[in-house]
Amino acid sequence: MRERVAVIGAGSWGTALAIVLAKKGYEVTLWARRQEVVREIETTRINSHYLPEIVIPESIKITADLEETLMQCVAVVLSVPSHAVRETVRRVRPFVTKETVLVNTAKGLEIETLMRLSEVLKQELPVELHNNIAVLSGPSHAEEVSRDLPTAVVAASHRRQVAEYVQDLFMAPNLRVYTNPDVTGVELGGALKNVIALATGISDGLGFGDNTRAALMTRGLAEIARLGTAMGAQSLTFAGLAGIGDLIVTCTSLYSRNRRAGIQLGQGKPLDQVLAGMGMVVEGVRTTKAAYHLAQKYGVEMPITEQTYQVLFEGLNPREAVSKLMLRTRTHEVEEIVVNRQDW
Ligand SMILES: NC(=O)C1=CN([C@@H]2O[C@H](COP(=O)(O)OP(=O)(O)OC[C@H]3O[C@@H](n4cnc5c(N)ncnc54)[C@H](OP(=O)(O)O)[C@@H]3O)[C@@H](O)[C@H]2O)C=CC1
Ligand SMILES: O=C(CO)COP(=O)(O)O
Repeated sequence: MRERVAVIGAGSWGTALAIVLAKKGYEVTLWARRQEVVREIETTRINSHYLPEIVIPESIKITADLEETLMQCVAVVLSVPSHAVRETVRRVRPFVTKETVLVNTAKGLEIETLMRLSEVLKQELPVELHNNIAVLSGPSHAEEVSRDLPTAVVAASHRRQVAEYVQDLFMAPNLRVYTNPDVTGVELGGALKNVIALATGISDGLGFGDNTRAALMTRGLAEIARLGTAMGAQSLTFAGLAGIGDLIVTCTSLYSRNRRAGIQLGQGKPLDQVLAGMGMVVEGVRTTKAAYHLAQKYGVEMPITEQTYQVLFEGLNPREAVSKLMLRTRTHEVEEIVVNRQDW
């Protein structure tokens, strides 16, 4: 008998991951919250709003009934936006067993609590399920994964067995999955890169160049790692797929919702209009707020995040924000190198 996997969230990412799993032979049920999405996919096999170019295999069952989706499944893949993770886990909880593996694929932070999403899962799930929680992250646009273009991602869990289970679950000829025990680093890399994608988008929208984008990405990674290590992550994780890998794809791809939103902001469009026109989740906006407060909580300097926050929520002119970054007090590139060189 084929193993059943539930994918919760029929947006771009949930749909793409359901396709990956169905092609691997799992019995996949995809949960959509709206009946009209169910009807469309059932009749046309297309998810026209979120992934219009892709034909969804007949073998994927689509439903808006959560109990039916979760019945006897070995794994639950959560692909709803970060702000919906807590309420979704609450709804999922009654239908999972203590053997079920739960994989969060959303990239963000809970804005009200500043929690990482695996922490939200832990808070909402009984303790016997805590070791079954995993995170999937890395540079992986749904539009490319669903077209079977070679992609590498990372599965993180505190328990090696669970990380390897998730590795095997998703590993496919064109989807290579690595494991990492550093859940904190993998989650923070995936969440915080969206802030930098907004910043680089803004820079592109202002008409600045490749030099500016490269500077923002590099210094952006430095501040991600600074906050990440203060929060207990391993710095090397930020040199991996969930760090620099995802940062590269998000800050350079036109598939990136965060980058596209940033471009429009840089061109002078107000945030509410940008978000209304996007029609898909732009995680970086909420994450900027959370990261701004986390930087204060941990006493960490995050100048790009701070300026992005000012542009998004305090009405700062984007050009002025860039100027403020350029005119900051001079500093060393890597403080740790200088500290260890008393002769210098
Ligand atoms: N797209 C991508 O390439 C990737 C996305 N991710 C991450 O995956 C997560 C989902 O992103 P993505 O699929 O792109 O988002 P989309 O905007 O494409 O889709 C969002 C989906 O979530 C549903 N949804 C929205 N609000 C709620 C809610 N309150 N409760 C339940 N369902 C809800 C939407 O349903 P409805 O249509 O009814 O509004 C829709 O099905 C994000 O955190 C994103 O960062 C990670 C890797 C790649
Ligand atoms: O995280 C993602 C791809 O790895 C998707 O987010 P963006 O669409 O902003 O790039």
